[in-house]
Amino acid sequence: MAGSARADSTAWLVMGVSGSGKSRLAGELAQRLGARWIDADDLHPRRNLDRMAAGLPLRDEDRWPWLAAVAEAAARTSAEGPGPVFVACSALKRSYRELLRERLPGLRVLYLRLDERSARARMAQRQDHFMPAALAYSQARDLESPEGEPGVRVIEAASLSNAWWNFVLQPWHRRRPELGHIHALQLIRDIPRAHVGWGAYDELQRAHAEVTPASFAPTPAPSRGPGRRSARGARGAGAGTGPGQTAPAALGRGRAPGAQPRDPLPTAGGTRECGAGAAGRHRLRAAVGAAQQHAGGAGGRAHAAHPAARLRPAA
Ligand SMILES: Nc1ncnc2c1ncn2[C@@H]1O[C@H](COP(=O)(O)OP(=O)(O)OP(=O)(O)O)[C@@H](O)[C@H]1O
Ligand SMILES: O=C(O)[C@H](O)[C@@H](O)[C@H](O)[C@H](O)CO
Repeated sequence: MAGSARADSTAWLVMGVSGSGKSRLAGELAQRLGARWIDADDLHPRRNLDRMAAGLPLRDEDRWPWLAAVAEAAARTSAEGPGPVFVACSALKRSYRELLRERLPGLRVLYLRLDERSARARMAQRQDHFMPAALAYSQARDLESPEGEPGVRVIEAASLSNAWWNFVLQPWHRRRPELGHIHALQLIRDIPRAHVGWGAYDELQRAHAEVTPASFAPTPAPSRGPGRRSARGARGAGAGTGPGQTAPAALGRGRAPGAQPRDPLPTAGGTRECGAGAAGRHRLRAAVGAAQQHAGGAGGRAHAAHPAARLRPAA
């Protein structure tokens, strides 16, 4: 039986069509915030994987038992400790999300919006993945957008650039570790909505160049440590094993285990204070503020006053 979700452990569904970047976003967030995540692809029964690999879209009857397993794994993982749990799961239809909401009270949703053509292009570029690009059409066909549903944030999938990760999320989380997850989640909710546009990107890059190398210099690419792997193996017994758990071999999905993003990324952690010079800090803050304004005025919000500021990074 699924454990009941802890009050301080919000589950975040990271949803979208195949290729929208769910696994990457959930994995990166978990790694950088010291949280846990689940990749629903790891919970597909073999027959679902075979079906997709054969170019046949999943049907409702293929998805229901899988969704139930995803909900159970998420609830169990959530019950195991504090902090958010990110769940990368397509959840294409409203009825699927209703099942997840019912079993994961308070579920919040990050919807990675990506057009069919871009999704197909990304899928075609992937190697060794069970999902053929030819299924992009059925993903788009089955998708019922969650926009307008409660607790949903839309993220333009194309806006999650490396610049965003490297210059926005990580530096902020490092600077203000005391604000915990909410700060970063607020950024992800507010900034990418309108893209970190090229202007802001340039500003961020200039700001980055001005701060001392010690401040935001990417530390060596993370080892296969916490967060890059999902809390897998949830099917059956070992659901939600927590960060750092080495997963059993992927269930036929073929993704390179622990595959790294395309550029070396800073490690997670959030406890190192930046050594940035005042000018650089100011410039970076201004650039991020501009990006926030561009995105709809998140800048200047009293983060500490946000109720979810109580959340602390998972130990
Ligand atoms: N922000 C991004 N910009 C460009 N490419 C990206 C971005 N995010 C992910 N990708 C690439 O797009 C592809 C799909 O990413 P990912 O596997 O995370 O998507 P997904 O939604 O989990 O897909 P699936 O459900 O099919 O496993 C990968 O090759 C990944 O490297
Ligand atoms: O509901 C579905 O059709 C499936 O979950 C797919 O979305 C794939 O599992 C996933 O995207 C892997 O490529």
